[in-house]
Amino acid sequence: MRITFDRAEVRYGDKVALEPLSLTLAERRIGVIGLNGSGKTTFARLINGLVKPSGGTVALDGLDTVKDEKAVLTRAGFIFQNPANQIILPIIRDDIAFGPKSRGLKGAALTEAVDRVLARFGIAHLADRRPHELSGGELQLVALAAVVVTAPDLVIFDEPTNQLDLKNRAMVKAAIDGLDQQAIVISHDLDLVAGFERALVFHDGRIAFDGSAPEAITRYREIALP
Ligand SMILES: Nc1ncnc2c1ncn2[C@@H]1O[C@H](COP(=O)(O)OP(=O)(O)OP(=O)(O)O)[C@@H](O)[C@H]1O
Repeated sequence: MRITFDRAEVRYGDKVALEPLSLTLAERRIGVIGLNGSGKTTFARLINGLVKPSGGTVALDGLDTVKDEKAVLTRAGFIFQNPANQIILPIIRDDIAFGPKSRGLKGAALTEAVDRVLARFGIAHLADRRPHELSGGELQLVALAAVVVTAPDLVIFDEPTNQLDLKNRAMVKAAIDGLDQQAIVISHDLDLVAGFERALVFHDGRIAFDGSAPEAITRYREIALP
């Protein structure tokens, strides 16, 4: 999918969260790194329309995030920083079924779709559990399964390995690496994005570097530890 920012900017009152930005993203794996408060989440939320530009436009394959809000939401899934917040129903299986069900899938086709995605992420054994009975990594996989089951073209992750131990990080990294969908990943976990095709470094609401992941990581280190 082609994501186009055309002089898109975000202001909250006097505060500029994102300076006017024009760029096109079409790579399969895109990393977004930068200091706290540099504008990464604002940038990511603009892509699926969770945040609307104060000026300019953002479009996904020509679909405008303001005018074509609903279509954009079906094309781009978002995994929040705390995935527990997006697991709404008490039982994991029901939560994963929620998205496809609300789009009209039912009966055997619904059960099959849920079983397929549970197996796909190796979490079939968690189907009848409750969110508070899962580890951070398992919660990430459940949130990812609940998004992937609706067949988006793009998945946006906001710090998916935040607060995870090494084992859970590896589990989440493998899931992201194996995704068929295009992925945009905000992360402070530099190992996660090191192999990506493209990486953006945010600093003070603008892009300080846009290019290869190794170079982006070097630039980020220069900014963080001058
Ligand atoms: N709803 C809002 N109202 C006012 N200011 C906001 C709002 N959302 C974000 N900001 C401000 O915009 C700036 C960019 O925030 P953003 O969350 O995009 O940064 P970030 O790089 O994702 O940070 P972190 O790594 O801490 O998650 C920050 O100064 C933040 O305080």
